[in-house]
Amino acid sequence: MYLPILQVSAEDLPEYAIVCGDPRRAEAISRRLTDARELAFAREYRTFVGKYDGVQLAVVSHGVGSPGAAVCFEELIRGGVKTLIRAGTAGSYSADYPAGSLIVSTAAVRAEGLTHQLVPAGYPAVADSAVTEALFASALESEGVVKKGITVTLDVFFSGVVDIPHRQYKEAGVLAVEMEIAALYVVAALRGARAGAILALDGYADTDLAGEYDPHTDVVAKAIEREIDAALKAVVKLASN
Ligand SMILES: O=P(O)(O)O[C@H]1O[C@H](CO)[C@@H](O)[C@H]1O
Ligand SMILES: O=c1cc[nH]c(=O)[nH]1
Repeated sequence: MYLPILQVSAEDLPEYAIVCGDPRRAEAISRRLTDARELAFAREYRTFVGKYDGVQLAVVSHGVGSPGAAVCFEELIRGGVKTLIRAGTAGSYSADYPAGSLIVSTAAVRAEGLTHQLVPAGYPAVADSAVTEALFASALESEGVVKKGITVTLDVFFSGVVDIPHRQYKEAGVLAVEMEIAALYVVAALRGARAGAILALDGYADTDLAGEYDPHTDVVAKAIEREIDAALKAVVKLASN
């Protein structure tokens, strides 16, 4: 089967995939693989395959935002991928979790539009528990702050004149904000795949804490390395169970 938007053949896809927004991060992850091969770079979707610790996996970028990312998730699952792990970045809601911390997302608030065209209101966007546990255990092996909990998926990055209810999410215990996890969890649930996500915090989304947004710091780069490590180790843990 040919996947027309990713522009890859299903026959080339393994059962595991690490997905991320940035095509350059996909390339960085692929450098950690043995026998790495780039299958395609179509639109924002850059697809690599290779092995980590003997386990075959794909690494695929999905771009920014849930609609485009959902296209990627749908095609990967149609192509035979059964476990998807997002290794992304997010803004923090809490001074306890500054830039450089890692968050494992157990569930996502569906504050985006895509999933509302797929499932009714009230349908939960939840991570697979085995994937979450593997990610959390792997992340704890690294040095630095790691927390698991609820995240929120928005469509908007730069706000306009409408208030984004960051304060309400924060008071409700949401840890961080990003732009694709709800789509990942809902698409995976609908199509019979399992999914989880780990996030490197790159600053504060909380309006009281936020300073100038600069995701290109050493602290963030180190956290992204830690999350890549955790995602790769989680794949190995899941494949050995
Ligand atoms: O770093 P990635 O994986 O792209 O994730 C986050 O970064 C982007 C916004 O800058 C959005 O895609 C958001 O979800
Ligand atoms: O969506 C995102 C991603 C990173 N940082 C944020 O504040 N928001």
